[in-house]
Amino acid sequence: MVRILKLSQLSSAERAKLQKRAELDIDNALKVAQTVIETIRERGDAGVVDYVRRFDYEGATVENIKVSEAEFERAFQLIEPEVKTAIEQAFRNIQEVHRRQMPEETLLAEIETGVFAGEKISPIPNVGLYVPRGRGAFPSMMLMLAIPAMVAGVERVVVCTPPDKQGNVEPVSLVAAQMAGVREIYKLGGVQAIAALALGTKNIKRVDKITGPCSVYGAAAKRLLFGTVDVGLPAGPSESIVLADESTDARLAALDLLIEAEHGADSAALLVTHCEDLAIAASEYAQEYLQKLPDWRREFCEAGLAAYGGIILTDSLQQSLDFVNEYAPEHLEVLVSNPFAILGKIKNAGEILLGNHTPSSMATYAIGVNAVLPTGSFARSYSAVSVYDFLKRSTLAYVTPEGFEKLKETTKTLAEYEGFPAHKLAIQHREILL
Ligand SMILES: NC(=O)c1ccc[n+]([C@@H]2O[C@H](COP(=O)([O-])OP(=O)(O)OC[C@H]3O[C@@H](n4cnc5c(N)ncnc54)[C@H](O)[C@@H]3O)[C@@H](O)[C@H]2O)c1
Ligand SMILES: N[C@H](CO)Cc1c[nH]c[nH+]1
Ligand SMILES: [Zn+2]
Repeated sequence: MVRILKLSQLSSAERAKLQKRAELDIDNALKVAQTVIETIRERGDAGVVDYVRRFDYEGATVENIKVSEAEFERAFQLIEPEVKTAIEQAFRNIQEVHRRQMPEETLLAEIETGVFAGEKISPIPNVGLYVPRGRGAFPSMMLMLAIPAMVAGVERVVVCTPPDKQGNVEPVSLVAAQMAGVREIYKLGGVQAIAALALGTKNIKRVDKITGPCSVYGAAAKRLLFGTVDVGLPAGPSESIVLADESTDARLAALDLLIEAEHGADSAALLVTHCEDLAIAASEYAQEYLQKLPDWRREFCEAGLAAYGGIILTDSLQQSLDFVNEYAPEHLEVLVSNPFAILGKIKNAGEILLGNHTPSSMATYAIGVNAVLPTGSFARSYSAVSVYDFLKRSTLAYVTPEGFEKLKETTKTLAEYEGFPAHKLAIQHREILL
């Protein structure tokens, strides 16, 4: 049985533990990350290679950690035709969604007569993408990161992704990268990937921003290197809430509870409902569906559901919604009778998936919405990866002689008040010079 927790009977410590999930159990990883970062800072490429050997691939060398042309070509021979077709459809939809997101390059509006203000959008020049590969292959994440970066017009897109024990990068991820136009890929995972991208080495030029989901080791490295590089959104262990009412099919609720649970023992997968019959039935179905999973995935589900997840029984739909908004899940599935009717009440969620035909696995692979999402309650303030992660905005202004007349007194007054005489002088002298 998947555990059922009655929300009103939880102590504040139990509630806080649920809220905290695994994301913040980072202390040990911080110690490891500190050592790896310092070594890479001092020893550059040699330090990077040492850690690849230690954590991922014993045969790593300075020469073979970059994916070669031959490896790119071989990936196309290895991919199964139906996987290639699936990747192509995913690619099309992700590209379409992100193309529609692209803002106009310049925005300039007349604020008052002769005073034009707005912004100019430009891509970030150098971006590093982290595509994980510890507990699964993630070509979908390659697409979700590389496509918006390319649509945004980033000049240099670099990818780091861990090699397997034989030193190979997962081939479908390589095909996905090529489709998106990414050619600079390093076989690096965890801390060594983030440190190499943030600090730069002789062979790996540093980037301006790193983004992509990762395990606790990558997250620890990002935390330590914040300030050296832009580390993007916090995208850690997967988490989800399935929101259900008395109309929900308990089998769908149980199936969807297991989607994000199978990522790892650190996943936080919750079913939230005020309907006790549904909670009991879903718990029984979940037990049945768990038996269909391979041992290692079932064990991940069982561990995560016992530590960070399970079924939360509330007193009402409103209490369920309050819990959702407080928790701010990465993925939210709304399986209630009229999902559109409560959409306005959902305040905090990385992704909101409405109705029975929109499971989070479909959003991860095929719909086109971005599946790199904020975790650890950061959906309160961060958003899914989008073209905006790869763009920045410069404010833009143009003032005509008429506009200058309208603003000069205000500017001089405020410069005087703040005690900045050179600011004022630039206005006063223009009155004479122009
Ligand atoms: N939020 C999102 O959008 C999103 C999307 C996809 C995946 N995820 C999550 O991202 C995470 C991916 O993690 P993962 O493990 O699959 O892949 P990963 O690539 O982040 O981790 C593997 C790397 O961790 C390093 N590592 C492993 N053990 C280590 C140790 N003892 N010391 C130091 N380094 C070590 C290795 O270098 C290895 O390359 C999962 O938690 C998954 O749920 C989140
Ligand atoms: N659900 C993950 C984000 O939490 C993304 C993913 C990729 N592949 C499988 N799942
Ligand atoms: Zn997933």
